[in-house]
Amino acid sequence: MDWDDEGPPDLVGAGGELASEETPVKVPITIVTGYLGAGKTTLLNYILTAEHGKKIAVIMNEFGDSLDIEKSLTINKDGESVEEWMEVGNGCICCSVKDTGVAAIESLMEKKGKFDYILLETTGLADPGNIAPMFWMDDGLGSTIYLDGIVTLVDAKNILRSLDDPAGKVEGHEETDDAHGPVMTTAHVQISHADVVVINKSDLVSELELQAVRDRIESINGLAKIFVTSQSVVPHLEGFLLDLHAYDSVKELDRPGLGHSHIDKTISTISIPLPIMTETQQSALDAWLRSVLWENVLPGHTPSDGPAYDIHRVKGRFFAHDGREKFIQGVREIFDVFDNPSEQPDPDVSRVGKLVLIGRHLDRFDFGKSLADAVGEAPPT
Ligand SMILES: Nc1nc2c(ncn2[C@@H]2O[C@H](COP(=O)(O)OP(=O)(O)OP(=O)(O)O)[C@@H](O)[C@H]2O)c(=O)[nH]1
Repeated sequence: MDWDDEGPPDLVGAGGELASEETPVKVPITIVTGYLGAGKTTLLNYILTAEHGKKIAVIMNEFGDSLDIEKSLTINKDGESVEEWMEVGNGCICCSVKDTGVAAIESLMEKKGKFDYILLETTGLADPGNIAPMFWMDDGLGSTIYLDGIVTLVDAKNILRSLDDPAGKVEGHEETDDAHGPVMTTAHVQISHADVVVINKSDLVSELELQAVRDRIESINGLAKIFVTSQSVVPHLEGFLLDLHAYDSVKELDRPGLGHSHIDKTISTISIPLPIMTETQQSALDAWLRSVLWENVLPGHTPSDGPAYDIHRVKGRFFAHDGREKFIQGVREIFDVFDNPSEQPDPDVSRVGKLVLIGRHLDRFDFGKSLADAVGEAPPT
């Protein structure tokens, strides 16, 4: 990615703002990803025919992976569908320059009127970590779209094989140096970046097999919500595909046992406690995150010849000394630290600070000690 020397921009406000004359309502987008044949098309077709009263634009791959220059876009409102084609330049929306995908969607909305929601299906081999930052944009850039979340479909029958298959190795990533460890497959990156994982084709496996799939997915990504379906039929759309609020809420941090499973040897989820912090400590946390995410340097750790870590997703919450609740969100090198955007903080939420990292080789480094050394103890109250 083309960041300047200072690293990627610190982003403000991941979306969901209230409407006002100054801040127009932004349109949420969900990225729908999943390995070949997992059931993405079945899911999106289900949405196109469901009654939901929303004007939803579904952007689907119609030409397969190599000829993916145009995208079919179907706008559905109350069971009525209109099909359009959108040009996304030379290549697929997933790898075209950052602004092209957003610009294509914005110009369509100018022609067709604003959508209530956008669903974007990626190709089966896409790495959602490359696509998400395209839609997770700084308010200052004036984007009219915001990323609501990433949904990954997996095929219950084949996912374990896909995760262990060296042929599915992600290409073009330095960190996929498999001399140093088990292979990182496309199936891994699609699960590690997901906010929701739908285990589809449950009709093809036994209860025992299904549990093994669930355990493996939880081990890779302890934050994602997991749903089990057959024929991609989800019981309701909100929380599954729509209105995920994955980047403006952190409820999943309170899940019991988060970050304790190590079944998958490639990608894991780790959880680190965060103290109540003064302004100085918050600056230290910010510097630590910049070092870890932008420079791939873990403070206090001497680089060795061993494998480097690679962080895909960051989510956290902490409380400032003055009582404010702060959220941390990140995808790959991009991160944001911001005040809890809801006016009424959830009274059920424990007031315990926590940082969760999902990524590769995290178990080989002491992230907890590095962060504790950088930030220090909670100040006296
Ligand atoms: N047995 C079974 N088959 C399913 C289920 N869901 C989808 N299928 C079938 O699986 C095949 C692949 O489904 P698609 O929806 O095309 O999957 P996809 O993820 O869009 O596949 P690609 O476009 O190749 O990436 C189709 O023949 C579907 O009818 C399910 O829950 N159970």
